[in-house]
Amino acid sequence: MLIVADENIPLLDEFFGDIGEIRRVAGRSMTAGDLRDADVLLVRSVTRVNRELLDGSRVRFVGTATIGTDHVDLDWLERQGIRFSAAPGCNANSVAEYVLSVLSLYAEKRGLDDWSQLTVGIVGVGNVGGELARRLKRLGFDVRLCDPPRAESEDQGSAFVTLAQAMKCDVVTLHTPLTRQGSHPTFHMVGQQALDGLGESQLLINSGRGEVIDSAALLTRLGRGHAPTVALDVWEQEPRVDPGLLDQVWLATPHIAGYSLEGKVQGTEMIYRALSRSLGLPVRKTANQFLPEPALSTLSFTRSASEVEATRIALRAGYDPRRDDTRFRHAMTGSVEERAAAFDRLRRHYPVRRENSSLEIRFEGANKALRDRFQAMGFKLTS
Ligand SMILES: NC(=O)c1ccc[n+]([C@@H]2O[C@H](COP(=O)([O-])OP(=O)(O)OC[C@H]3O[C@@H](n4cnc5c(N)ncnc54)[C@H](O)[C@@H]3O)[C@@H](O)[C@H]2O)c1
Ligand SMILES: O=C(O)[C@H](O)[C@H](O)COP(=O)(O)O
Repeated sequence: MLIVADENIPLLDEFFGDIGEIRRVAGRSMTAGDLRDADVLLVRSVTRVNRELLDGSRVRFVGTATIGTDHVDLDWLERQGIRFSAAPGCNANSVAEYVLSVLSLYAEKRGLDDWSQLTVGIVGVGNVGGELARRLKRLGFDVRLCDPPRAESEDQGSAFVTLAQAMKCDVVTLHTPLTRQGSHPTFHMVGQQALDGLGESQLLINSGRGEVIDSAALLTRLGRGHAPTVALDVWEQEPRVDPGLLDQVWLATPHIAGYSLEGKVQGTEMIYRALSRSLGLPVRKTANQFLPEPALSTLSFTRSASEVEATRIALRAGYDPRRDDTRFRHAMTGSVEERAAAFDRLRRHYPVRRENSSLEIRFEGANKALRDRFQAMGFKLTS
């Protein structure tokens, strides 16, 4: 059996080495020729999986080690009887923790000691948005949920707000898939009208897909007075990021919100499980068996440490997006093609980043409320 796989999928040999021969290919430039004699195709989000790539091949299974599936022509695969599996939720903790870190930086920028006084509108309340909402509610935030597909299909529909209502929150964070069809398409969902309504005391975060925001309209909005603060992890037309937009964005990262080691390895595990099931093979391997001990495993705070300071220190020890922002801006030099290559390089050689769950917090004299708040951020808490 020949397995053609994006070379950026971690632990290919460990998970798939005894299932078949593995041919590693650069995901962004994969062509039909790379799939000669392949039975299985494993991708990440940068490979367009469609008729052009697969027609005439003998591939019978496609797996993407990602949450998003907008790079895959699912209807065409189904018509061809090609089995497909994604990795729903694999990096939801990673993205939720990226948002928590961004919120903590934003609260500091605004001079707020109590970050939970910010209202947060979550647009798209699935695996990622749902995990974020759970954590924020435990942390005492006032959270407004916007998810029209869920609002229409669930008894609890009244628990949801409209996009216009969500866009009034102090912080608006986007977690929808990229869709161009259906009753609630998200392509350019946040357009000129929505952006014009945002004011300078608001923060807009996008870690869903770049095309959910109309970036030309965003650039226009940011060029006018009283502009909102913007944190973008995803960009229209990646890897070709508009340098003008990059200049105007407060916190810029190269589509790495989901790049915790746990998130990536769980993505591989999920497609390994799906492929094994589809081949009738036993599922023997788990992501946990391949995760190394974290470099930083414990943080201790004395009784005199303030909760605000401890929260900032712990979150930034877990993940500080400013490091990615700096690396990203430094790398964006040269021609369009050089910048695009640099964008992919930053992602390919991304440093090991661990989730908060790998960090144990020791807080002298921690009471139940304090323990609960640190646990809500994803940390392990011991006394
Ligand atoms: N930046 C990153 O590294 C990163 C990592 C993981 C996922 N993502 C992106 O985030 C997206 C969401 O991930 P998820 O796991 O939560 O997906 P999910 O499918 O579990 O949830 C998506 C939610 O969005 C809702 N939705 C759909 N259309 C909507 C609309 N018009 N308005 C509001 N809500 C709408 C759906 O009903 C669903 O509840 C993925 O599709 C992917 O594109 C990005
Ligand atoms: O959809 C996802 O899971 C994320 O966007 C994922 O982190 C994308 O990473 P890539 O496949 O581009 O490496």
